[in-house]
Amino acid sequence: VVNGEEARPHSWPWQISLQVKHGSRFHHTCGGTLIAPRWVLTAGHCITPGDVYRVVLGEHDQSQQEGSEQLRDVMRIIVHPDWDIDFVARGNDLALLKLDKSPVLSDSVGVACLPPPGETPPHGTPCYISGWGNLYTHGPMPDRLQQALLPVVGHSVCSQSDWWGINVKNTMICAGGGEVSGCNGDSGGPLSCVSTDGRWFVHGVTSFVSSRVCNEEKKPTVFTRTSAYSQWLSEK
Ligand SMILES: CC(C)c1ccc(NC(=O)[C@@H]2CCCN2C(=O)[C@H](CCCC[NH3+])NC(=O)C(F)(F)F)cc1
Repeated sequence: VVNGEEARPHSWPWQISLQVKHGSRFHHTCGGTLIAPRWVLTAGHCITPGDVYRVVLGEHDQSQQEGSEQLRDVMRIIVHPDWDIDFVARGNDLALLKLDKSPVLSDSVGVACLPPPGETPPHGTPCYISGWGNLYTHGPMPDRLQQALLPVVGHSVCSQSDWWGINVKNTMICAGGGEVSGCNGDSGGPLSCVSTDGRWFVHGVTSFVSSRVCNEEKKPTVFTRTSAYSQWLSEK
């Protein structure tokens, strides 16, 4: 997250760290969201066939053992059938991970609410991105979870030619567009938006930013819109 702030520990209890095994060690590669006791939602582009993954829940500082962490193995990976790594603009950048067993749910580990099918937050809705992604383009990854307020940018603005143009589809949500953005390593994480009744819903899964600079002007962070996939998500 570029130009964000450290999150209050465990204030996003559905945020997970997806870790990939390289050699004998695991390291953070993407974010994700706990959407059911045994199911994590992440981005399709986070998955490399053949790699071994694990999920860390209740994490805040990746350099410390804080006592709230729970590790789970991934027993099944379902990448959206219409995700194509060579055609990011097509969307469908989603993957579901089935955990070997449910984590213990607590104040630090909880299941996110998903919005009703088709519900798109209007332009200006205050949402938060969270993640352990780079603090700036080609910068370091933080140890501690970061967050940033990213207001929703409506599709009519985001699809303007000097913004994302035709690369942004209706199955996506844009948010931000100024000096605050997601960055590499935030992929797959949640875009959490508060509703008028004070409940938090995960409306987006972090998908892409500008390949020139993470927080490029008029290139908001683009999220896969979860409410466009209610059917696919409910089949699990
Ligand atoms: C829609 C299409 C024109 C398009 C737009 C932007 C990109 N961005 C990028 O490729 C930049 C550079 C590093 C990784 N990256 C990204 O945006 C990667 C997803 C890459 C998926 C494709 N390999 N996502 C992230 O870094 C993010 F923002 F989710 F944390 C790629 C394609």
